[in-house]
Amino acid sequence: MNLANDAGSKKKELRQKILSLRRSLPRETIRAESEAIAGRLYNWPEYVQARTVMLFLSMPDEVQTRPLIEHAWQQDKTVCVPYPGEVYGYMQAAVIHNFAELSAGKFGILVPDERTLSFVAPEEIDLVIVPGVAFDALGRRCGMGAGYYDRFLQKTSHAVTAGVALSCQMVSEVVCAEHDQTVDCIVTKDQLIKCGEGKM
Ligand SMILES: Nc1nc2c(c(=O)[nH]1)N(C=O)[C@@H](CNc1ccc(C(=O)N[C@@H](CCC(=O)O)C(=O)O)cc1)CN2
Ligand SMILES: Nc1ncnc2c1ncn2[C@@H]1O[C@H](COP(=O)(O)OP(=O)(O)OP(=O)(O)O)[C@@H](O)[C@H]1O
Repeated sequence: MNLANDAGSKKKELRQKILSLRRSLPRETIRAESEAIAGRLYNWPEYVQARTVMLFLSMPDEVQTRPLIEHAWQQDKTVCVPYPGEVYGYMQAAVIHNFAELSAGKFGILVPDERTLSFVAPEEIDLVIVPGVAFDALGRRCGMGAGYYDRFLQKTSHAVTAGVALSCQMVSEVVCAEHDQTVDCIVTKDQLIKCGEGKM
């Protein structure tokens, strides 16, 4: 078995384990942890200075991003979110202005209305808040398994990348393949972890 496939099967196992933990969390735990994570981000210079921020539209068992998105709009930041393309595993960053322009898309995740789509070039993004299933302290990430962020983050040439994680999503080791993109830091309810030689 080659390295990539081995990492793939380890990731799959980890994904299933953490997804089932995450899905069994009480909504109140997710809300409280998300609020603490947001509080940390609001005071973080990389966030304060960022003009264009990529966020994601959270699923019910992920770090909740709605208050973050509202905060970023209030600070006059340009907010963009994933817009999955026709080809599985590829996405673009689409600007959003309000929640009314969103509707349920693939996987039940909200997406911007295709009639009002406008994209931001990946190179223009200052900060990417990255979802994930599991992270380790070195910034290695296990996602939903389609490679959307691995592919996208190769193109965000100057952005700082910050994973956001509920406590149950921090693990001792995420075994990675060659193509996996690490994040520069991870924000949990308890701390902002700087991960190795990133852009910060
Ligand atoms: N909120 C949010 N948006 C995001 C991501 C994310 O992790 N969170 N993504 C991050 O890459 C991309 C979407 N990635 C996804 C890839 C696969 C599945 C998926 O296969 N879902 C299955 C159940 C998976 C399982 O149980 O293992 C399904 O809904 O049927 C969902 C999202 C872009 N947008
Ligand atoms: N940059 C890339 N180039 C080519 N193939 C890739 C790239 N990134 C990921 N893939 C492929 O996509 C599939 C899913 O990758 P992986 O398990 O790392 O996804 P993930 O990081 O968990 O998912 P996501 O980013 O969607 O949350 C794998 O088969 C992998 O080989």
